[in-house]
Amino acid sequence: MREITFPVAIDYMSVSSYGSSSTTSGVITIKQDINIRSKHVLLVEDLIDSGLTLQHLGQLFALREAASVSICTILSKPSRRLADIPIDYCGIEIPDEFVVGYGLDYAEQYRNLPEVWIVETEEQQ
Ligand SMILES: O=P(O)(O)OC[C@H]1O[C@H](OP(=O)(O)OP(=O)(O)O)[C@H](O)[C@@H]1O
Ligand code: HPA
Repeated sequence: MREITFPVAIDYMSVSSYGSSSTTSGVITIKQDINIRSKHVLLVEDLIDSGLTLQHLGQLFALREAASVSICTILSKPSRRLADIPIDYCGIEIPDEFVVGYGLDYAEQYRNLPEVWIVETEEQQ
């Protein structure tokens, strides 16, 4: 966000579908919402995995009549995709591993790690 030099509003949604699991429940729950009507939206994600979260948000933002929606993500796992998401800005493509740290969690743990790590989940054992 520090690289954006024109006037911009920054707001946050909280959206959850994994809970304590390393696979998506497929049910997208909005815990904190924002108003995007008639706005040009740059949606910034930490990670796109199945793509179901962004597919849901894309449909929701269209219904809510956003002026435009672009997508930016730090990490992307293309091999896991269930929904085809057009990514406008992608940091790093990663393999099919469950990752934590730098804000990413497994069962609400590890968000505080300063780097991204691969975690071996109980579901994989
Ligand atoms: O492309 P997808 O398969 O939909 O996964 C990507 C989403 O998963 C993560 O949130 P998550 O649902 O894990 O939030 P939570 O930890 O609060 O459940 C991540 O922050 C993305 O929003
Ligand atoms: O690899 C992941 N790590 C953390 N949260 C996630 N949500 C989807 N995939 C992941």
